[in-house]
Amino acid sequence: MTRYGFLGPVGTFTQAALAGWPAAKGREQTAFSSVDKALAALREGEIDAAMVPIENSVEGGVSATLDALHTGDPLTVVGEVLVPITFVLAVRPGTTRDDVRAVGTHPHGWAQVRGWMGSELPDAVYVPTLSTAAAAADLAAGLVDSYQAAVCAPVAAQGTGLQVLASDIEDRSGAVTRFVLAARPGELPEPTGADKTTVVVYQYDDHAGGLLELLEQFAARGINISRLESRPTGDVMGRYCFSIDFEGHVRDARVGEALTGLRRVAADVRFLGSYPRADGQQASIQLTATDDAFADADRWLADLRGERTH
Ligand SMILES: O=C(O)C(=O)C[C@]1(C(=O)O)C=C[C@@H](O)C=C1
Repeated sequence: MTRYGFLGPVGTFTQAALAGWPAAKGREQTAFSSVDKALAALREGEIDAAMVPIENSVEGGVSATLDALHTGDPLTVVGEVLVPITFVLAVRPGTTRDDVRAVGTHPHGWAQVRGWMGSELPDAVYVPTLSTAAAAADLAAGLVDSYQAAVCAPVAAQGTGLQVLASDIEDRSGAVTRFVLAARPGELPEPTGADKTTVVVYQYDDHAGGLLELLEQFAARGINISRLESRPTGDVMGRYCFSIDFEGHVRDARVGEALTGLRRVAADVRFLGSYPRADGQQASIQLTATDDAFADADRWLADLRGERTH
């Protein structure tokens, strides 16, 4: 039986993401206080899958997740979920706006309401918390005196009995966070025609055109990249690896060729999985990049080499 973990507590956007994963319904679901703890529990076998935030449409990549996924024992991504994001400003009953001198929330939450805060509560200082729901739960339980209001999901305010002072306080309406379900390496999800693959690529050295060499591997095979981020390797100043999401499944011919190309030009390639896209959007594949086109070219080469038997 699959045991699931998520960045908790109850009321996080991550829990909403897990609720959007049908196979997790009715299964054991454990809340962890950080992405690192959830992924450590997964690596140690205490849980079988962990839902973690990876990318927000306004604030970009969640570095804690990106780094925790590609360092340590290998993990693979087996699926993704998109969650619409909206925030409320929640307080203990009786607290007024004038009482709010500090606001607690997750760094990605703060980044999405900074503009609203600047105009509506310009003197309030920001207190980082482990998640938006943790900010709400600790405030409701009277565990904190460092902030008087939490920025969280409406459901987190309701669930903890906090009062909502303002709703829809996000600076950009329509924001979405993308979550991934990570598991220990095992069977790959089957290709669906609407898939994504995630890799982390380490270069041999820093040289002119180095990034272009990596990108060429995708361009030459007609592969669309949907996210590219450089992350410091942590070894020395200026040394980066690249975290890349692209369209297609490792079993697609064009993806296989791009991965072998990357493996040749890079010092290391960490494969983090091929999985169905949450939006179900089919990859647009040029006629020159279909599985048939690659098979045809392979047959042609085999003929030239006199290797073809049938
Ligand atoms: O704190 C939460 O509720 C989370 O699920 C984390 C998280 C994130 O890491 O981006 C998820 C969605 C929102 O963008 C803000 C915070």
